[in-house]
Amino acid sequence: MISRPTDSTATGDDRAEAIDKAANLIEALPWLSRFHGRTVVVKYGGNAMVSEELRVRFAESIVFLYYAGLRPVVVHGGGPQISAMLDRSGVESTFTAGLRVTTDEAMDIVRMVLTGQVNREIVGLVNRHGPFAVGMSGEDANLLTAERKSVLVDGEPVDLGRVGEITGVDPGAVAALLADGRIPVVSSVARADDGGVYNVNADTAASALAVALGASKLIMLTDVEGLYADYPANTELVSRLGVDELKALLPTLSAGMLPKMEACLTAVQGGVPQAHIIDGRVPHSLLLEVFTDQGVGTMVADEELEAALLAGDRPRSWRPHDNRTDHTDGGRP
Ligand SMILES: Nc1ncnc2c1ncn2[C@@H]1O[C@H](COP(=O)(O)OP(=O)(O)O)[C@@H](O)[C@H]1O
Ligand SMILES: CC(=O)N[C@@H](CCC(=O)OP(=O)(O)O)C(=O)O
Repeated sequence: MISRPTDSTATGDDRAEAIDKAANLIEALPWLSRFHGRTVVVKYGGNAMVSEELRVRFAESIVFLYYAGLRPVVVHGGGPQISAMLDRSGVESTFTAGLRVTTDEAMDIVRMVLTGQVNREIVGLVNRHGPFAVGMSGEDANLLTAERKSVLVDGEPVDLGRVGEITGVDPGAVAALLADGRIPVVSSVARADDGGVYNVNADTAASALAVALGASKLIMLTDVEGLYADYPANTELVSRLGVDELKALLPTLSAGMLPKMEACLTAVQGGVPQAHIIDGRVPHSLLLEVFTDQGVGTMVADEELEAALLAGDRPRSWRPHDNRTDHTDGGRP
């Protein structure tokens, strides 16, 4: 028998605090019900992984989502980590239109850092809690296929080297891992038809995967609270915007936020009811977004899809206890 220590010196304040805690917990109830069994794609940006503390808290949040009955899929970047390794290796890199111009030499380092280091570290941190995370590269099992991306700057085509435009997503391997009760962790490297690999912006990769999986949410963690209306002059947070409002805003956005908001638009137009930008510097902001009434950050939503999600419409095959629970019964902690 396990007994809890009792505190005979508990005051009225302690009691009020306990009631507050219980109220906070119960606030999660409708959200637990709505998102149980749902797939949520979480994009973990390199700027939100700059300290050990943040990485550990992120892994805890992902495992919390898992135990709460959601099906989290992590797609990660690692821009600052790539830049640091390129610097250390004496390889120059520049950005055009928010994308890293990637030579063949830089591509080797991008792949090594994303799939060999960042991916391994996230998998390791999640798996401190149990045998959940399985790391993969977007190259694996044809998850992401890409071709050379072409961009126009001032009307002129600019070559970005091995930067990829996603041409296909085969979510089969990720879906199989989810069905097996795992947490897929995906790096944003794509396979090319010519046998090579491409560097894909991680926001774009996360959004493409969210669409292909039919996810209920795409949540992107970054190093600002969300979208600011008139950045950098003004940092007033936009808490919610619809597809038409976002389309009107896109031409005014600059580096960093542009691929993120484009990714939100692609996701929502592709059938994902809600796409969010949240502050990854705040420990457990992911949980505040999913389980509180107010949420945090910026949400882009399609009203019709969102209404169906919030009304609790379930995919036909949905059951409260899906096969992950069966596996858990079979011996998982
Ligand atoms: N309108 C905007 N609102 C908020 N941040 C913006 C905006 N425009 C540009 N940014 C910049 O975008 C950055 C986030 O993008 P990025 O650095 O690519 O992050 P990540 O590594 O998380 O993908 C912010 O730190 C901010 O400097
Ligand atoms: C083409 C391109 O720019 N790829 C990105 C991939 C990593 C990424 O997107 O990382 P964050 O999410 O941390 O920004 C890069 O090389 O930095």
